[in-house]
Amino acid sequence: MKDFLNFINGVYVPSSAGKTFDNINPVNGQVIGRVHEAGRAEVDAAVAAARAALKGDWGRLSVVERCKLLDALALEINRRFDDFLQAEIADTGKPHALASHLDIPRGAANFQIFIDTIKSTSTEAFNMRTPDGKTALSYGVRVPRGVIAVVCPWNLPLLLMTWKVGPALACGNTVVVKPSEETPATATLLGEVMNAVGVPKGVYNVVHGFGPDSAGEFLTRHPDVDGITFTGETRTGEAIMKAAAEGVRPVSLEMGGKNAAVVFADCDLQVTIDTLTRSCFENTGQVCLGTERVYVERPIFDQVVAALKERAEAMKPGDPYAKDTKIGPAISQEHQAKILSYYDKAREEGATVVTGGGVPDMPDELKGGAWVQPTIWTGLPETASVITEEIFGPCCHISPFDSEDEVLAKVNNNRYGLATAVFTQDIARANRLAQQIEVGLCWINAWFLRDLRTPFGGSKQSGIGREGGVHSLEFYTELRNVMVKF
Ligand SMILES: NC(=O)C1=CN([C@@H]2O[C@H](COP(=O)(O)OP(=O)(O)OC[C@H]3O[C@@H](n4cnc5c(N)ncnc54)[C@H](O)[C@@H]3O)[C@@H](O)[C@H]2O)C=CC1
Ligand SMILES: O=Cc1ccc(S(=O)(=O)O)cc1
Repeated sequence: MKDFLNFINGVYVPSSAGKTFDNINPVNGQVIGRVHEAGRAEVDAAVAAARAALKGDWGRLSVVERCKLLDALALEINRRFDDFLQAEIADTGKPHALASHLDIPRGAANFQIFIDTIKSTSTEAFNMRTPDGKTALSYGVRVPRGVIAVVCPWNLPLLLMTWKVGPALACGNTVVVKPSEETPATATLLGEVMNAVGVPKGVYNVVHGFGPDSAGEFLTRHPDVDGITFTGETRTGEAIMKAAAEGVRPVSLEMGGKNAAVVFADCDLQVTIDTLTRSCFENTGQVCLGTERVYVERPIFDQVVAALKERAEAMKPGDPYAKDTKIGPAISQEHQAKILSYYDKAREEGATVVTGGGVPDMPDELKGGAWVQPTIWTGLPETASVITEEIFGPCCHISPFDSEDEVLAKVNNNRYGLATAVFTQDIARANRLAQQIEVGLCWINAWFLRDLRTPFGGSKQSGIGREGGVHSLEFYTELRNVMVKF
């Protein structure tokens, strides 16, 4: 049984109140660890350590020295690749092939990518004449925002945490991370990496626990936190915004989605089906960018439904380490129940279940896992729950459409606005749509293709702010203007 301790001021510490909760392997439902919950005392200590580090060795490092540490962090994550891989797989049950290609390499890259950004970003300068005939020069200086609270979800634990910790440290901040209660492992392990490469104590801290009346709330309401960056559900984001209002702290929020894919009859069908298979089912549909609404131009509707059905049925669930496993479990039995409740709702609302709709038959040793079948529905009106609400599972509804205007109206008719994927060979049409679809990210003939220099974030209830490349600097630094008269 593994103990997941809090990491405060460079040291692993247990819960001072002796409170722990179970870490469960979603593949089989077995308890694999004990997580030490942080109370107010641990959160206070973590924030104080982060504050002290800002004023200590860390605060005195030059950008070049900080970048050397970021580079060392990326190298050390890669050196301990297998440790991170095993930790991530134990927490999430995701297939080895996926975690080894996506989660862990991106965990390292998220430190590397911000080295170039921070070294090469300039600030503006203006020369002017003063009323008394002299000269003044204004220039901008980016200073670290301070102590950043990083509140993370469970779907891509290392990837999404380092996506925030990387730029935060590049900009000279210190962080207190609150990983999801479901996935404590990789954030905890990263503490060892910080110590190994010589990141000063107090720069990176981890507090474990839940949201309300636990580490999440204590951290986000803490008066000595200077900014909060969050990825997770929209409802949680609203609570965090309220917490941030106390003391007027800035927030960066990456939240839910109900992402659409739009498939025109002139698309490259092979590329479209390959991509939809990933966007609907990868990571068991637990990707904020994932597609849960597919709109297909009527002439190829039946063909797309049949092809995606075949792909969904070929997604073999199983042991994450087995070579033929294509899909893992949901993150927890609670999330499995949520997904299955939508499978029931779809049937009640009159859906045609093209495939799936339940729990797959698993071997005895995996029966306790949080398994759900990849599922496709057709035949529902746009008002149906599975078309309007985020499920965060391996499922999609496919509807036919007859015109560009019709599909545009349907895509935009949702409170979320995170991502859309459009499939067509008509680039003029694709660009026209990309400019009218109300989302933060629009892919054309692709999905989850990322250039980490570009802005990432959602519109409407999917988020506030953009992170990635120089856009991260807007949140992780304060831009100060200096004016010199001479
Ligand atoms: N837009 C994006 O980039 C992404 C969005 N998501 C969203 O995240 C959801 C899944 O992740 P979950 O971990 O279930 O989200 P969640 O919102 O339940 O939890 C996220 C984190 O917030 C913490 N938390 C919960 N209540 C809190 C409170 N009142 N104060 C402070 N912290 C609190 C949790 O402990 C966890 O660490 C999905 O439904 C999806 O919508 C997930 C990944 C990416
Ligand atoms: O699941 C949400 C998600 C996935 C990827 C990224 S990014 O590639 O790091 O930008 C962000 C959020």
